[in-house]
Amino acid sequence: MIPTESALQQVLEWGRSLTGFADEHAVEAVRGGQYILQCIQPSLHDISARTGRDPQDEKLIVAFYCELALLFWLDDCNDLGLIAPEQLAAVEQALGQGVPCAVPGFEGCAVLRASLAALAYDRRDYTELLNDTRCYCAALRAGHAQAAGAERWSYAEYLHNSIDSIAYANVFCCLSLLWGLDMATLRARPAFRQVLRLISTIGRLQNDLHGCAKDRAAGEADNAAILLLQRYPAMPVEDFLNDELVGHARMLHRVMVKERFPAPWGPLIEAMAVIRAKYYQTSISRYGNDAAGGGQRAPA
Ligand SMILES: C=C1CC[C@@H]2C(C)(C)CCC[C@@]2(C)[C@@H]1CC/C(C)=C/COP(=O)(O)OP(=O)(O)O
Repeated sequence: MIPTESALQQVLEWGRSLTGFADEHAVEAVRGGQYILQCIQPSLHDISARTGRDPQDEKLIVAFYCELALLFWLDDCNDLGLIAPEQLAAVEQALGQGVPCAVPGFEGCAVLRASLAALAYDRRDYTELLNDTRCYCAALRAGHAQAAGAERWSYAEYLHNSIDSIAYANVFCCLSLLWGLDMATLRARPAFRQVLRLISTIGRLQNDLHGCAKDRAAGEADNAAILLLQRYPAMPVEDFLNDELVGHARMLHRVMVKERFPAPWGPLIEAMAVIRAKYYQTSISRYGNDAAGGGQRAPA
């Protein structure tokens, strides 16, 4: 793997044109991205004979980290209002359509889309990535709007939206685009789409359980635990959500055993399923190191 410091510098350099882009976005992207790549390193090596894609290729690795940093930045653009609404609309348009950004600045958007288009092992993954980006942006907006508005979603409505706002499909699709994981073909299989839904739900529940104390302190209502508590104040939400996690993990396990997806999908899904234990515990700047509400992010 390329040295962390060098990768980080390249992501920071790439993000410079994006208003509100913070060191933290790059740091967390490199941390999370490195963890995922490490988990699938042996499988990537195995399939490299077929794909010709080197798991250690610096250009590919940095492009992956940039896309993850972009996801973090977009989330904060919504949550923290880092940029003006008309800028955000133009940014979403650029990222979801793969066109230059209609407002000045934000060159990093078109730069990253052009580089991913050029690097795509399978062009279909690039098309899908644009689509996943549109879904992610729409879900961020919808989540934010309902948390701020009068209408409260049911738990099911919340989960339905969160499957997109957790952006796991984007992460997988970007990996597939860069290292030839054939996700475009797999997406045609109902069982694969079910896996995507299950792992995304697991990721969302993990994220919400982990961020619950922080979100509560910040008055952030876009969190499953908080939403449930608002609707049912006496509910043991943590126990409930942990049970939900276990159930979803069992369902996921059953499909994975039955379907035997090609490498590196087994280890990749497994890596994302345990990200709570690994990534969240080390992600100090974004989530703080004590769940009791310390380590708040600096205001924008
Ligand atoms: C979109 C995300 C960026 C990449 C990141 C990696 C590094 C792969 C680790 C797992 C999570 C994720 C896929 C991440 C997912 C969701 C996301 C936008 C998290 C932002 O943090 P947070 O403020 O806790 O989320 P939210 O605004 O409460 O949904």
